[in-house]
Amino acid sequence: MDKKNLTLGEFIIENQDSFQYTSGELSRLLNGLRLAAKVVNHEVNKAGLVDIIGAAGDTNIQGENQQKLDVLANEKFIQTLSKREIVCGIASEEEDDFISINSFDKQHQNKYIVLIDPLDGSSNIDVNVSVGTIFSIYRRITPVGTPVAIEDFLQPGRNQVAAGYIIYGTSTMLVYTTGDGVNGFTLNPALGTFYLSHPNMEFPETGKIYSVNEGNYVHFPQGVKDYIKYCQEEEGDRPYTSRYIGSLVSDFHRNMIKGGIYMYPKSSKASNGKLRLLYECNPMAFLAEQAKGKASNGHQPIMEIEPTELHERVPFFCGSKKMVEKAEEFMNA
Ligand SMILES: O=P(O)(O)OC[C@H]1O[C@](O)(COP(=O)(O)O)[C@@H](O)[C@@H]1O
Repeated sequence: MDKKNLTLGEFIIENQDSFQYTSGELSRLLNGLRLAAKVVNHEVNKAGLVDIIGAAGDTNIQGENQQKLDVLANEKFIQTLSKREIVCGIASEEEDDFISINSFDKQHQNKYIVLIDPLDGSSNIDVNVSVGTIFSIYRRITPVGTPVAIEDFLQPGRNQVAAGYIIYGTSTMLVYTTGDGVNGFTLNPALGTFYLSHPNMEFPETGKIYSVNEGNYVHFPQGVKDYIKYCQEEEGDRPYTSRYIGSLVSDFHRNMIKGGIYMYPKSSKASNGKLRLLYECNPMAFLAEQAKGKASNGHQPIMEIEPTELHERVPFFCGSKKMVEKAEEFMNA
């Protein structure tokens, strides 16, 4: 069968053996995410017609104004994953603390941890620019039969068993890895089915796009300023093109297809940058490395950082391998 016609469900079954644990478990997890993605996609698409645009009126633990769609997406993913009899804990950008989920037999038999950014790029929701959902999956490290604990969530990115994102853009796609390459599936809205459209996605080794909020330029470390200047110089294949959507998922997706680097550095305004290690940087780093790209905080690989808090932030440099290495050179000069 031509791989291109494979549905996500068929692809999961066909590739179950590449998953290091009991294969059916991953299928049920990914099917849960697939289902929630379709529900959220439906809401995002009609956002302008119903009262789910704008602020929800609350702030999350990061002090950010929660958008109505942030809250809705958060509810839909938590509801759907909680019912799958496989997830023992969920942590979300929109929840102060982690959520413990017991198995139906009340014996804490579930084995998987899901960390999620239900709606990434929320500043773009009201202006109809593409947004996304980011997920990171781990196997618990505390014993089955006991309630889930914080240490199950504070695992280094290297321990991820799966990660991915859903992009709600000109088309809706689900892109994920289980440590065996990266594959992208496009939703056929008429059928409500995801089909394999982008098999074996890989970052070009280098590229000509840099993505950073240059509005923060004066606050950036000298190394970042020097790298941005390097990108703008008239020399060789430079200057590069500046492209910044303000949605990590969308900037990452474009750079993975065309070649490029995304940066959210630390600054004098934000000593650790803005992006959250556990449910933004780690999953994108797992995808980047599986797609032959690179992800670091400017000094060490993101997935080697030992987390200490649920919502901790880290500086983030991610994309085509040679471009991230060049940025690191400037950062460590
Ligand atoms: O507006 P800024 O400071 O450039 O931040 C934009 C970045 O923040 C994010 O929106 C993450 O924050 P949210 O998850 O709260 O949307 C990224 O998607 C995006 O790249």
